[in-house]
Amino acid sequence: MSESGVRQRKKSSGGGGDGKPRKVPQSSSGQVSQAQHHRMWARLVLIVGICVVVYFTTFRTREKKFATQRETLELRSQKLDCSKPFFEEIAKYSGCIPAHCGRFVSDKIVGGAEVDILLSLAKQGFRFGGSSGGASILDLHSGALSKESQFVNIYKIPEAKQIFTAELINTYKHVKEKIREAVSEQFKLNKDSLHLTHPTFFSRLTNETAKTIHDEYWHPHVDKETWPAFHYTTLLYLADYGRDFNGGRFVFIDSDGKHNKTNVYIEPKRGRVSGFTSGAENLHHVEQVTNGMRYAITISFTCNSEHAMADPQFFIEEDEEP
Ligand SMILES: O=C(O)CCC(=O)C(=O)O
Ligand SMILES: [Fe+2]
Repeated sequence: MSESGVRQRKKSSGGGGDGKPRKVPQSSSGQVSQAQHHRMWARLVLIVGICVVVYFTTFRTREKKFATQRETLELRSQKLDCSKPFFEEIAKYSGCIPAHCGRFVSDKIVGGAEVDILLSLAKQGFRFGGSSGGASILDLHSGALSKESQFVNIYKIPEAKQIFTAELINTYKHVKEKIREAVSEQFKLNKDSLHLTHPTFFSRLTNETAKTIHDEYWHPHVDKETWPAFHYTTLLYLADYGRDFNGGRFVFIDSDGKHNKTNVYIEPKRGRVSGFTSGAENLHHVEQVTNGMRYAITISFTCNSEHAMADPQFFIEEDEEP
């Protein structure tokens, strides 16, 4: 073996020519730690990805529009299974048991002129009061009107008398009757078994900071749990989403299994009527209004004649001829 061959072998054995251990070159060491880094990051990304997929397939909220502002709907309806407690309770009222639970929307029940009259009443009525928080109500049956953080009786305000014209009274009665017919038709009820009940009221919602619990209109709830006499809830909208106000969409929260949810939206529109069975099958809330004023009327019905409510008396007692 030549001398140069011995030298070459020595070099390739890893030791220095002087017998000391060979230093690993800098560049080689950098490549190894970079590769480890890449592997570590790839694993991390994979784990996070799996967690995200598991989360979103387990806890999923879908969004569905039931009625948009742009549409003018003759009728849109959705059938649902009644919640057990609702069905067990309503089963006692023959003629008032729905063929199915569910919800509907129609833009053809109430006319534009009727909406104008009712909206004008709401605006004039709220001038005599109005909550200092975001939700004001005016109940024509009891006379309750929000005023700052309390309620006053509008029928005890003599100047308010002028807003209750015969035209208004007739319109209110007529509209309420048309809505009662629509509910009977939709749920296949005997109309006479369906009674107007308390509370039935005008509402005005704004983005004012809530001052009392009555101002917190955005909490999810079941109407039958809030007002046990309710069996059918209807809403007549007097203002346009996206024009008179923003936010403030009505949202049904449908549960599909334990974790999946679907938010089903109704965009308020002047003259739009929505109606639904008042049990837990129709859990809902109203989004917070971000600007403007959202006017609506909640018109509620019961099958229990003990909770039936007569038409408003307005100022009739004082108006009656001797
Ligand atoms: O104003 C609405 O759209 C619904 C209000 C509501 O949920 C209620 O009054 O129970
Ligand atoms: Fe409600």
